[in-house]
This record gives sequence, structure tokens and C-alpha cells, in this order.
Amino acid sequence: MTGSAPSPLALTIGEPAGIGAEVLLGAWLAREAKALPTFYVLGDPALIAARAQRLALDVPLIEVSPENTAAHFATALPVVPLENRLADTPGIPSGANAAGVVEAITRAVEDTLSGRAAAIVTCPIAKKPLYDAGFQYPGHTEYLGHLAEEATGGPATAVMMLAGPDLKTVPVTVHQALNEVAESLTRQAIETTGEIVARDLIGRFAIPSPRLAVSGLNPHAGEGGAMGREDIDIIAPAIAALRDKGIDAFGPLPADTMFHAAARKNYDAALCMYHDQALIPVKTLAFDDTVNVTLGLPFIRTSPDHGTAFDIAGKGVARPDSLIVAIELARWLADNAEKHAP
Ligand SMILES: NC(=O)c1ccc[n+]([C@@H]2O[C@H](COP(=O)([O-])OP(=O)(O)OC[C@H]3O[C@@H](n4cnc5c(N)ncnc54)[C@H](O)[C@@H]3O)[C@@H](O)[C@H]2O)c1
Ligand SMILES: N[C@H](C(=O)O)[C@H](O)COP(=O)(O)O
Repeated sequence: MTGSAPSPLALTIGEPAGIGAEVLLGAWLAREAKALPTFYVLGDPALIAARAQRLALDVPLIEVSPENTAAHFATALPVVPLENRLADTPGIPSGANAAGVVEAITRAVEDTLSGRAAAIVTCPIAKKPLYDAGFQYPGHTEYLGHLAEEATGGPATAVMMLAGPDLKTVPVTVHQALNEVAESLTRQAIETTGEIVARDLIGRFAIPSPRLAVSGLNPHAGEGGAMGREDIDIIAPAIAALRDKGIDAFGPLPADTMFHAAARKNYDAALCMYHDQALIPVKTLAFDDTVNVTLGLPFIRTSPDHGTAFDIAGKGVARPDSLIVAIELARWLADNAEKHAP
């Protein structure tokens, strides 16, 4: 890509009944003020136009292919139309939109792997309407892992990281019911996740010697085994194995005290044992500035940290901030990857 304009970012429309379309419109409107990199949206132009009209936003749209995005980005929101149509029904999700929602993600991956896009930024999806329509992956993260495996023919472990200005957290078990977490937590899963996080913090985030704080599972990291043995039997051996591989991992730490300001200075990322243990601290500290980044894949994907926000969809109050930070981070990661490409 040296000497030519960088490929644009591919943004997906997400759940049509959520706030995806309006945060996309908000991000495009902020393009000059924030000096945002060029992007296009994989979506239904009719849905985006309808949402703009509903919110009285003056946003011209232009249908493009990824290759001619840059020529239009300054004057119109570039949209690459999907084959499947999407309805504008704020707050009312429907499985009828599932094909288009999934098509956008699949095509963003194709565009990125072929070099037409530099990275993927996804708007939030609601998982239940997709499940109802037969989608078999818990969320983007797992589906992106599947697409990576299809594309490369090899195994891919997609790892979720929530990255905020002062805290990065990673859940080892992800979209899993709490009553299944302890049983599914394995030493191997912690080790593999830790290795991917360490590798990508070095390779993608330019942190040369990452420090990983590893949480316990139980109250007070098990209180010496009195409040559960997973901390001793599973997590501690995984940390020892990571350290044997030269990774600066430490713990298991009691999860209730590892996120305060002074504690956060001791590590670059926190490896947590389940979804809410990882996501509550980072979303609480910086809901508007945190980004969901997928590690471990042969392409870059970011996403805002918020969800579909059905309660405010179509009301014009959704903040585009997290999407804007996700766009900025995707560009930074893509530029970094290019700089360090062999
Ligand atoms: N990346 C993703 O695809 C993603 C991420 C998180 C949640 N989700 C999905 O979103 C759905 C709803 O999840 P939820 O209710 O737990 O979380 P949510 O983030 O959608 O909403 C939580 C609260 O924050 C508010 N909020 C969210 N984004 C906002 C914004 N940009 N500006 C202003 N206020 C905002 C909402 O109005 C709501 O009160 C679920 O189906 C969940 O699976 C998807
Ligand atoms: N667990 C994520 C969160 O709450 O922010 C969210 O479900 C998105 O996950 P995917 O990126 O895998 O869809």
C-alpha cells in the first residue's frame, strides 16, 4: 500500500432496530471535527436514509464500491448496498433482518481479507433475533473466528478485549451463562487466551513487554481454597505456564480489588474469568470511550462497547462517541500493522 491511499474501513450496519444507523450518521457528521479516516458502511441505503430523515439529519448518501469510497467521503456518507434489505423499525427487532445483518459482517471480512478494506468496525447486533433466525454463533467474536478459519483453513481463536483509556480487559469465557462458567473454565483456555493477548499487545498495540493481571474466579480468589478451588487448581497453574513461556502474567488476583486506580498501574491488560467480571469495570470507567477489539484473528475488528440500545433507538439521543473511538482505533491498528508488515 506504500505510496497509494490506504484502503478505507468497512463499517457494518448492525441491528437495524437499534442505534447503529444513527451512530453511523453521527460519526460521518463528525468526520471533519474529529479528522476521521475514510470509511464506508455495509448496509441498506433505504434504512440509513429513513433514519436520517426521522432524525432530521442532513446527510447525503452515496452508493459506492469499497474502491471508490475515498472520492466521496468528504461530501456524502458512502454506502455499499447489501443484497438483503433491512427495515427501519427503531426499537422493534425482527428475525426478518437477520440475513442482511449477517451479510454485512461476512462481506466486511471478505473486503478486509482481500485488501479492499483496511479493517472492520461493527455496529452492535442483537443476538436473540439472529438466534431465532438460525444464526449459530454467540456473537460477532465467535462468528469472526469462524470466518477466519474458513478463510485460512487453519484454527483461529478469537479473543474479546475491551479497551478503554485506562483499562483493557479480556474475558476468558465470553458469552456464557454464569452457571456454566466454572465448569467450562480450563487451564488451557486461560493459557491460550493469555498467549494471544500478550502476542497482540506486542504486535498490534506496540506494548513491548505486556503485563497481564489475571483475576481469580471466586470471592477473594478463593480464600485459600475455602471459597472454591478453581483459583488454585486451574488459574494458578495457567499463570505458571504463561510465566514459563516468558509472559509476565501474575495472579490470581481478587477481582473486587484489581481495578482501582493504583492497581491498574501494575498491568497492561486484565485477564478475567467471565464476561461481566471483565466488562463491568471497563464500561463503568469509560462507557463513551471504550472499544471492543477482537484479538487473535488475521484481520482487525473493532466495535463500540455499547449495544443496540433499543430504548433510545430513533430518538436522536444516541452518542456516537464510542463508535468514533472504535473507528480511530481500527485505523491506528491497521496503520500499525502495515508499518510492521514483513
Ligand atoms: N458489539 C455488539 O454487537 C454488542 C455490544 C453490547 C451489547 N450488544 C447487544 O445489545 C443489546 C442490548 O444490550 P444492553 O441493553 O445490555 O446494552 P446497551 O449498551 O445497548 O444499553 C445499555 C444502556 O446504555 C444506553 N446506551 C447505549 N449506547 C448508548 C449510546 N451510544 N448513547 C447513549 N446511550 C447509550 C442505552 O440506552 C441503555 O440505557 C443486547 O442484545 C446485547 O447482546 C451488542
Ligand atoms: N459482550 C460484548 C459486550 O457486552 O460489549 C457484546 O456482546 C459484543 O460481543 P461481540 O462483539 O462478540 O458481538
